[in-house]
Amino acid sequence: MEGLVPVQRLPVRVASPSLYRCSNVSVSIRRSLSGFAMDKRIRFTAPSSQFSIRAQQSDLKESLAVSSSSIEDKGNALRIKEWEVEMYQNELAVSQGIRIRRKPPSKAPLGYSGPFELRLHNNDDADSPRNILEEITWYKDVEVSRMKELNPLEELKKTVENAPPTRDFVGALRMAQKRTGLPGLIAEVKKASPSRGILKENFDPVEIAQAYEKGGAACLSVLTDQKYFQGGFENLEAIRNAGVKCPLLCKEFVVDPWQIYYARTKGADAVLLIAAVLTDLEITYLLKICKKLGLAALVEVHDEREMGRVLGIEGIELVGINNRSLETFQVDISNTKNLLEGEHGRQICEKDMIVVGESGLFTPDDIAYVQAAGVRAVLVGESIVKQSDPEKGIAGLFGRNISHT
Ligand SMILES: O=P(O)(O)OC[C@@H](O)[C@@H](O)c1c[nH]c2ccccc12
Repeated sequence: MEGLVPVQRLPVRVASPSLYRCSNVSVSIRRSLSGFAMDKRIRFTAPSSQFSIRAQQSDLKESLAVSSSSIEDKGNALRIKEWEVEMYQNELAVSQGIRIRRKPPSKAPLGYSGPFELRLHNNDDADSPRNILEEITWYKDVEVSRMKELNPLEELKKTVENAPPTRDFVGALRMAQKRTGLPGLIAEVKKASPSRGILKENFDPVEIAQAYEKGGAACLSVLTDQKYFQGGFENLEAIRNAGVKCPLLCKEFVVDPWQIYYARTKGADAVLLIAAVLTDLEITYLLKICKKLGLAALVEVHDEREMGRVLGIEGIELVGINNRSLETFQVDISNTKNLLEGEHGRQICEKDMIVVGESGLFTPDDIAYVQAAGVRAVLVGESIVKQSDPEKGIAGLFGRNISHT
């Protein structure tokens, strides 16, 4: 099997034989090697295994001995292609009304001439994120690249094969609604957020999760983002290992399929997909992966356009309407009502989708308001996590005890 090598991430150790892992049978060289400059591409023959290539020092040297100028030409041609693909993907996202850019815009490779030439002069605001969601998204891209190196996809796939089955997230919401006559509660284990700062100082995720379960939550949402929400995958894992029975939503900013596998290995039963960040095609693809792994997907929208897009995608069971803009932090619970009025609301009923009202819900009146608008579940963090007794916080939120006992 042959591999042509993209140039970013994998470190090359020259001193000893190294094992390279990658999905397309490709390996990259980052540092200079035996006098060859950075960014040289190598082509070499790999053994039969599909995802790992054992490359000896001698293989590398041999490969690099191949005429370097032709390699360089090919390398640049490939870089130009890769860059163009990125630009096309950006265009596609923009055509779907997606404002979030997935990465800081990169400059065209040297010597580029092609359809995006004119665009390049238009790039002044280039390298700082325009809002918090964009900032988080850019950071995720870097973070995920790093995490992938520590936990290669192939290993995750093996772990997933032996993982216990997932729990029925959607079923739990439906049941809770039947049982209480109120929207099923997804209670969020949330220490902090960029908009509200620290919500709970002495934060014990397992204790909070157990209190939520006792209080009658149907499902739990666990923030796993560390940098902006002070969450972590270790919280998800700890809650699952502590014997909590509620299905768990991994609350993460998903930009890469790898994250879905990772979430599954850490005990998630569902993941969040944010329509403001992902194109229709990406959502479709990620949904397929979720299905394959037995995970539910909560697809989150914030405006009419995103709702329209999501309604056009097959196989979505759970739609979240976020009352908070992740771009401006503004919260307005009438957003839920507005998005459920008219044609969109009709289609949602027709498809028997479950709508989750998300964010900014504090009182029984708020719950009644979004329920009247048509939601069958709610996602609540701040108002219950802040209480000294989150179990009682749930009763306060709904205006009555909704626990099983
Ligand atoms: O704490 P609140 O206002 O009850 O909100 C909970 C939840 O809706 C919010 O945390 C949330 C909704 N969608 C998100 C996406 C990413 C991070 C966080 C969120």
